[in-house]
Amino acid sequence: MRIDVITLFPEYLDPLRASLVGRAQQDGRFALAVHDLRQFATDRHRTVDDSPYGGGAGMVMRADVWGRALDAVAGPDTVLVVPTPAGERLDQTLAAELAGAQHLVFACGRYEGIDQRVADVAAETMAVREISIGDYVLAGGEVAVLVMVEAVARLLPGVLGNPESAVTDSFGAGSPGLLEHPQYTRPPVYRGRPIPAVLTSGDHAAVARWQRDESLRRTARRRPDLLAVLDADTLDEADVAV
Ligand SMILES: Nc1c(O)cccc1[N+](=O)[O-]
Repeated sequence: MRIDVITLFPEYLDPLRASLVGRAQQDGRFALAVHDLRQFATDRHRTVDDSPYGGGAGMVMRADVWGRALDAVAGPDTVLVVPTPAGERLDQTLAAELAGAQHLVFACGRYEGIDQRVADVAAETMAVREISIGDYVLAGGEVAVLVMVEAVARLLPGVLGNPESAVTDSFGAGSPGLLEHPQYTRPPVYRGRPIPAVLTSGDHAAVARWQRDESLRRTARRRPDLLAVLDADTLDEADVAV
């Protein structure tokens, strides 16, 4: 997989050179390139934005500048991802879908966003996904790209030391729609608080039942919306008793 990011603030993407995502690049699991949008501005002042048609506060990023950037970076096999609060919501399913792409280009908007014609014209020759990471206001798309690249990269073959993690994590394939159960490790007692006794019982079936029950309890408390969409196949009879 190749990932290109186009942004006014290339340094914002530096964290992608660290940790798990950085190692994945060093190991050749995917290639990352970050491009400064301003290099595609042609006027003396390297202008990338202008006032919005129809009025309104703020500025909008110019289509002609973005068009030249995408001409240089994207192609027919590209999935163009535009982070925007007006997008479809990112979830683990969508992250897994993006992880199957050969080439992702992330277009980081700033100000009031990018002229809509950029996505509309791109959609004539490539896949375009306008994606939101949540219902809150950010200064631009760069933070969302950090989130999406990590969510995608960890699903690429060979990136996770323990591929099982991608299954057992919250929202992982192994527990669709359930939050992950609480985790514990040494010391056995922390400030007078022991770990749940079942976890050292050696009874693997009891441990699995406890973990399932805790996932259900946590999901019911914190994300009842997720329980509401679980189908009968996912919830077994014992779950109903929780
Ligand atoms: N929420 C937001 C934003 O305010 C600006 C750019 C991107 C996003 N987003 O992806 O969620």
